[in-house]
Amino acid sequence: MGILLKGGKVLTGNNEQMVQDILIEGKRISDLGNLIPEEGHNVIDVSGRLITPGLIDLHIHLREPGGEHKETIETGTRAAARGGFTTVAAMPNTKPVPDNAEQIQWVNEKIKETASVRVLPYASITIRQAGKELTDFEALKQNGAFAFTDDGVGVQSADMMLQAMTKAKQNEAVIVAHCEENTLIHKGSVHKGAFAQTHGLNGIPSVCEAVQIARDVLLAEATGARYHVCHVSTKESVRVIKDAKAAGIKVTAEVTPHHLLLCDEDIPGLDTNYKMNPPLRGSDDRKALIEAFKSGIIDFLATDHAPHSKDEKDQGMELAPFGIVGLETAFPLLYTNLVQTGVMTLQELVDGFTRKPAEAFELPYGTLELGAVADLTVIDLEHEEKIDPDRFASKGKNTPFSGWSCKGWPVLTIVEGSIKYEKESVNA
Ligand SMILES: NC(=O)N[C@@H](CC(=O)O)C(=O)O
Ligand SMILES: [Zn+2]
Ligand SMILES: [Zn+2]
Repeated sequence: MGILLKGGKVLTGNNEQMVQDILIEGKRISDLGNLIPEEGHNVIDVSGRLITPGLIDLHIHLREPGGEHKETIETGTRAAARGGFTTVAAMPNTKPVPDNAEQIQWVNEKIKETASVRVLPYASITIRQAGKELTDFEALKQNGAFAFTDDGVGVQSADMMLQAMTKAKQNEAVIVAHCEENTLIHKGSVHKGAFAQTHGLNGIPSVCEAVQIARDVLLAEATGARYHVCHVSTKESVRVIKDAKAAGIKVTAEVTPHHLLLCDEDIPGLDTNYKMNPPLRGSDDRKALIEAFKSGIIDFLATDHAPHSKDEKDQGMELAPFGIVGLETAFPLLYTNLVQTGVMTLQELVDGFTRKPAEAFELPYGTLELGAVADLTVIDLEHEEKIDPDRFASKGKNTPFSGWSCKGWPVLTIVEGSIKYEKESVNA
């Protein structure tokens, strides 16, 4: 018996929609069309809804091991499924850090036991993410490391990054970089801009990010390594990436929903749910990020889902940890605030969470072709609902978007042919 999704709309690639039934048998899409016989299948009426390839988020924090009070692989992947995500990549800033074969095996075991969507685990670039000594890329890759990153901190030494890229090139691995020059953080908790000034807070200047991207694209050019930039937040970073791409350097980049939707002037007061790294920048940065995403300078979208407990976030702007959750709100927020307002097309949004990340990392997902892995997301573009952190599957309730009214809610998430999330109303 297969699953027959009946009457849903799919995007054609040029932002047009067409009605198409989809049959899933086993782990694959086995038929597409309008005349698929229903008999013998579990028929799900999804008429009026949008069917997309399963959403992909290559930048999330699951906190396990060591941060289980913030999130676990179990709760974080349930949040992912609720947000329509079928593949996520988990950052290695856990305790301990997956910096050796044994530790990455442990993570993969835990994923097998408790994850409700596909999880690709990152390994760290350096031992304990301390920036001093490279990990064994070969052993980590053999044991299932998806790519290499020290996300949470920048790799400070240019020579360490040069060595990392050299090894990455040898092992056909991607270096994924959180770009932050420590000597330029200036003890900041927010962007060095209007908000910091008004509230007398230390600011993190834009160059803190951009100078490290500039260094890294030159190192990527010198080594021929595949290099990816995390959570781009400034117009200067966009310019550096644009120039690097024009020079033929193998660089890709991601942007988060919050950096596309908010700037520092939108922070209502000393609310730590607006504190994340990199910080919300200026309104001209936000505009540059939207343009860069639409033109392909920034390749895809990623949430940087970074759950923290209420106690941790309640310590005030300067002491609270950086980070906000994103998995359960990303699609509806972007659909409502950027697609419905005409800033980007539905196709651009969907591609940004499907085809684009899959292509950048050569993943066999992100498409609805015949024979493709049956990762699918069904989205209700009509129903409007307010964001309510109390209803999140994530343990993290730290979002600045609480109470925002959105359309575009995922109602059904299918991973490799099995249903991982179904909103009660989907068949109603
Ligand atoms: N983005 C954040 O503000 N925080 C992340 C770390 C990171 O992504 O750099 C976290 O782990 O909490
Ligand atoms: Zn980061
Ligand atoms: Zn992160």
